[in-house]
Amino acid sequence: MSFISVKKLWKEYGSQVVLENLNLEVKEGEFCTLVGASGCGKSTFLKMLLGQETASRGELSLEGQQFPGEPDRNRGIVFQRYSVFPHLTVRENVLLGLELEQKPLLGKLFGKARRDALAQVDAMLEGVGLGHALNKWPHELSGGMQQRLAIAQSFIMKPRILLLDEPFGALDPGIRGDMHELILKLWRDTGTTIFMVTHDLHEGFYLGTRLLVFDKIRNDPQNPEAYGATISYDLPIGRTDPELYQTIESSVSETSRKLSA
Ligand SMILES: Nc1ncnc2c1ncn2[C@@H]1O[C@H](COP(=O)(O)OP(=O)(O)OP(=O)(O)O)[C@@H](O)[C@H]1O
Repeated sequence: MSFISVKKLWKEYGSQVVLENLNLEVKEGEFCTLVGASGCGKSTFLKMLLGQETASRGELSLEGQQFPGEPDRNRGIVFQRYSVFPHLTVRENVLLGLELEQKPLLGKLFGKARRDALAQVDAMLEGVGLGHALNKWPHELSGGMQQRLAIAQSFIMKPRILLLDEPFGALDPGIRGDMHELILKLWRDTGTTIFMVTHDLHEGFYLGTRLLVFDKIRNDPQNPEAYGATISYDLPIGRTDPELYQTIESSVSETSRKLSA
């Protein structure tokens, strides 16, 4: 049985078809990268995996059961920006998830429980390269450090599924390289199943074990909202050739032009 199974999945907002007929089987521990034109529904798909959006039609199941309809600790998400709480220190940001999990009402741990949680938090922050910044505020961190913090905040909860929505999109190319190594290390160490949206095809090929291209294959110029995007390519990484790469880039650019026209 697949870990995640997507069958004939559709998402519509009113008369706008955003996603049409998605079919996908994902094994636990895969690293799926998602590319596609802006506005073609990649974030919407992540939101459905998170439990923030429901499908209009079709099935989305986790180990054979319907996907939980509410976000839970099994699923974490990191956005391009603003994933961390600005009014909490680095350490408090990562501690909060553990506190809310163990003490949902109070949101505070005391005594040994707090010391144990802090030891986990500090080890996680050390692991993502923020061991020197435990008591800093998010606004005192660079963009790359804020994303390290957001990643630590997600991984401390040991999610089975991690959703990354262009997490490195706002970072300088030099810093992106470091972030790639960090995410690959955490993925290998934990076996988390990752879905990551990126606009950078090279990044998609470099990080993923599988590349999913979201594209609008059907188009009605008179009624652009009539058709949605679907998964036009599902590629195991390592088996692609430059011609295919070029075809994907051209097709995604063509859809981008149509969506922004
Ligand atoms: N809550 C909503 N209500 C109505 N329409 C929505 C809603 N959320 C998304 N949409 C529409 O769905 C379409 C897909 O949006 P989505 O953000 O999923 O695209 P995307 O591929 O992630 O784009 P980008 O790469 O720019 O982030 C857009 O046309 C958007 O306006």
